[in-house]
Amino acid sequence: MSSDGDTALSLDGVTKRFGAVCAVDRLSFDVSQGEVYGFLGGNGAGKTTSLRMVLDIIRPTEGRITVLGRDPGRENASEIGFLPEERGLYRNMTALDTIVYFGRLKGMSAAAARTEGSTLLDRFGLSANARSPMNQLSKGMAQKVQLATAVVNRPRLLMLDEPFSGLDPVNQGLLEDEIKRAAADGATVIFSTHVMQHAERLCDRLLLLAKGRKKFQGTLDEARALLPARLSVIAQQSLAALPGVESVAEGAEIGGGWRECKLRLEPGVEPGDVLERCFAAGISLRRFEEHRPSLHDVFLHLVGPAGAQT
Ligand SMILES: Nc1ncnc2c1ncn2[C@@H]1O[C@H](COP(=O)(O)OP(=O)(O)OP(=O)(O)O)[C@@H](O)[C@H]1O
Repeated sequence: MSSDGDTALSLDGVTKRFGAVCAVDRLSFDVSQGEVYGFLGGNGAGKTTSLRMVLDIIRPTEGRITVLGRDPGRENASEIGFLPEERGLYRNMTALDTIVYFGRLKGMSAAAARTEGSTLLDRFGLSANARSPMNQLSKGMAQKVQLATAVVNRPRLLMLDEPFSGLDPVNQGLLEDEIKRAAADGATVIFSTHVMQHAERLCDRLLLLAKGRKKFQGTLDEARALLPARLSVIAQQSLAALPGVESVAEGAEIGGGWRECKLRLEPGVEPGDVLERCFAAGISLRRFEEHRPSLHDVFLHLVGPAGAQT
């Protein structure tokens, strides 16, 4: 696997065992610089374990990790931002001091960290709470402060472990904006989630994990192409004989010889091809609707309901 200048992160045959438990099993993938990359999988799939190995909190049992062109280690800290899954900050420190503290840990000057911290609190709607101790903030507010600690150094690589959990819809939108902002600034963003909609909206590419193993890596369109397309059609003639149509469920006649039907296409066949074939065959259409599989459908297809349990 390559780890050239365009690769922000690569895992090559990485395994992590905890005693008898194999949390990550021969995992290989790479993330290009500037990508928003989704790390998907149900509970216990190995997402947190993988992120922790990238951060050098724990070491792989086998395999090689390259992050920003180097081995995992403390020397990467100034270029990485991390939002851990278990959220915990010093309870008596104020919101602004907390962000400054993390900025300093990442090598920023106190003045630069304070300026950036104030800007972030303002953007997150928390400027009135800058001097509030963390233990007086709501859970969602504290989570936004923790997000600020992850981005204060404008990291080249931002890793967020289940960042959406515990946030209300407004703050989930704010977090999505923050991910897009980091990506627009050229950062690589990797986030784990088991909520497919966030990944659907944000990711350039995604990795699907189940029981520590890679089930899929690719773009959203590539993921969707794994499932046959479905169409909802109102036509006067049968479409069953058209090439590319796998099956047709004929519905009720709705008058004037028009009939509703549901089509399942053969894998890899595009709805546009079938539309062209309808025109070529002189089939009259009143409706031609594509039902694109959701990421959730793809997830269920690849890992089954047990793997998708959240
Ligand atoms: N320190 C540890 N000691 C023993 N087993 C562990 C340890 N950390 C993780 N595991 C096990 O490794 C597997 C993967 O866990 P991990 O936390 O990486 O999953 P996850 O995909 O992040 O799940 P979730 O969505 O529930 O957070 C699980 O079976 C878990 O019990």
